[in-house]
Amino acid sequence: MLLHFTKMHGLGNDFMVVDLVTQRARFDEACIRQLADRHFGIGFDQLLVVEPPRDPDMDFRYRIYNADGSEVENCGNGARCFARFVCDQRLTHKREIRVETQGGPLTLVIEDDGRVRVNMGAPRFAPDAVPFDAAEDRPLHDLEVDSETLRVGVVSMGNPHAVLQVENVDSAPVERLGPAIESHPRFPRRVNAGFMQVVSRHAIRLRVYERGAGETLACGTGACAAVASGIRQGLLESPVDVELPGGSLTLEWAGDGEPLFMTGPAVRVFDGRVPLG
Ligand SMILES: N[C@H](CCC[C@H](N)C(=O)O)C(=O)O
Repeated sequence: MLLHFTKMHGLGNDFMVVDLVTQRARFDEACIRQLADRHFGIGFDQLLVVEPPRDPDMDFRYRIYNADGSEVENCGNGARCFARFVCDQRLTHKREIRVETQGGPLTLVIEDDGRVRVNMGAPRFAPDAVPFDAAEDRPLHDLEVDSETLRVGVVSMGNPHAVLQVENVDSAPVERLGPAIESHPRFPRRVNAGFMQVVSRHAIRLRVYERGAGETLACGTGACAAVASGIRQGLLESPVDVELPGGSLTLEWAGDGEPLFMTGPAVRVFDGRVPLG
């Protein structure tokens, strides 16, 4: 069968988006890895799958798979592209869309300027919620990596994040520390590793070595985790502009227990068809 898909990106974090509302297909880990390959496949950081909701109060279900085939709980840049996709495909006429993800419900609003504002839910810091092996919740945890002791903020945005503050993201040892943090044994489901440079109380620069995808040009949930950790440490104040290698996001958070809002672009690159099965 030929599967129709759309290639999209959010600040260069790129996606294959598939409508399984009007099509039928099944993806196993090996198939996703092959499709994700940038030489032998289509090439993407994540696969986004649009399905009918299971909860009648929701408009859609949205499943997210990393390039390594692992299914994950949340994807911030993907959520914006999801909203653009279901609108452009006429799968909904709504401008405010409620969607189920493995990490919990999201509300997406398509704004008049075409950007998408996402209620990402409340950041969670309790180690069990991440999950992270620690006795208690702290703004910073010591993490032993390659005989170094790193001080990291640990946050769940539905998916797990470790945030390390660095002097300058351009010289940060992302290639060395990214994989070591991602697979650290204290993160039983692995973790996304963020490298945050504080520019001012309302601006940071950020690079993210993503779980299951490697370093990407942008990571929406990583931006949320970095801002939440920075505000919690007293380094930042809402709103915060986050400069990533692929572009910038604006994030707002009123503090513990409150939802975090992310606003940014979503771009369609091309439509395609791929033989499957
Ligand atoms: N690699 C992430 C999923 C994609 C997140 C990212 N692309 C975003 O925009 O939030 C994880 O394994 O949790």
